[in-house]
Amino acid sequence: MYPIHINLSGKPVVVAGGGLVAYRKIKDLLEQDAYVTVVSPEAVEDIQKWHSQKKLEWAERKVRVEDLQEAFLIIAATNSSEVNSWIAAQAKTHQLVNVADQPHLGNFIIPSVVKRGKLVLSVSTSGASPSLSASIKKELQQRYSEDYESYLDFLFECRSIIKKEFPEESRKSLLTKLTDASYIHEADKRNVYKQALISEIQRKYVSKPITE
Ligand SMILES: C[C@@]1(CC(=O)O)c2cc3[nH]c(cc4nc(cc5[nH]c(cc(n2)[C@H]1CCC(=O)O)[C@@](C)(CC(=O)O)[C@@H]5CCC(=O)O)C(CC(=O)O)=C4CCC(=O)O)c(CCC(=O)O)c3CC(=O)O
Ligand SMILES: NC(=O)C1=CN([C@@H]2O[C@H](COP(=O)(O)OP(=O)(O)OC[C@H]3O[C@@H](n4cnc5c(N)ncnc54)[C@H](O)[C@@H]3O)[C@@H](O)[C@H]2O)C=CC1
Repeated sequence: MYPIHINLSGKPVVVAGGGLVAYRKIKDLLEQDAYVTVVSPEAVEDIQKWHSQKKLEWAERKVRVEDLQEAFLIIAATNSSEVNSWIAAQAKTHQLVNVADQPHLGNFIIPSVVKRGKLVLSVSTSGASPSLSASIKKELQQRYSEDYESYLDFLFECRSIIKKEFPEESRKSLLTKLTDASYIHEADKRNVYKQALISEIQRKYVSKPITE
């Protein structure tokens, strides 16, 4: 399995099935701003609510081949293993397909995820034990506090400045220093650093000869 983090914003995603497994996957898909269509004769309350709030489309019937054609990504999460394997067989080779009960029929599986803003930690056991993935996720939730969200924003901001303003040879050491543990929990230290960075850049421009 080759792990990638994929941008699903605005992408058409089709979920066959409207039970709890579908619900769990849809919740994360909506957070990613995917354009979700659920095809299922029945759907749990939250899916119905999202439908009435126009957060997703719901075709209230059994899945058909034409539902799958335009999908960028397909999730087969019905409670029929025949229907799920039929969906996998209909999908074109360039489509991403996840099969909830027979992962080997699809071409990707969904990991357990911890998010702290821009920090995304995903865990997979390659399908061997989803329960272990969930329990490792709990360990990671404890290990990586909420502080990481603002810390990552700080890193992003500093890195953008450093990439733009500093020569390549000094970049790596500047960027590595920022991963020092003290910056994670000390917002004051981050502000001091940012100010120093800005001053350094201002100095650079001020000392430039006017003719340049
Ligand atoms: C292969 C994979 C395919 C995929 O879904 O992509 C898959 C397959 C299957 N799961 C099954 C069961 C359970 N799945 C969970 C939970 C999660 N399952 C998720 C992913 C994956 N599940 C992919 C591999 C992930 C990896 O590599 O580790 C998580 C991480 C993400 C998510 O679903 O969003 C989410 C954790 C949520 C969290 O982060 O907390 C629980 C626990 C619970 O519900 O609390 C149980 C019951 C306990 C158990 O069986 O272990 C069954 C048997 C069904 C049956 O018996 O009928 C199959 C089919 C089979 O056996 O292959
Ligand atoms: N990958 C995972 O994380 C897990 C997967 N599973 C598997 O996922 C599947 C779904 O589980 P649940 O959501 O709990 O089942 P569920 O019984 O709650 O929901 C199944 C849904 O499929 C719909 N459905 C049935 N036939 C259909 C068809 N022809 N076309 C479209 N929709 C159809 C039903 O209307 C229902 O909404 C099961 O096969 C289960 O073994 C179970 C646990 C975890």
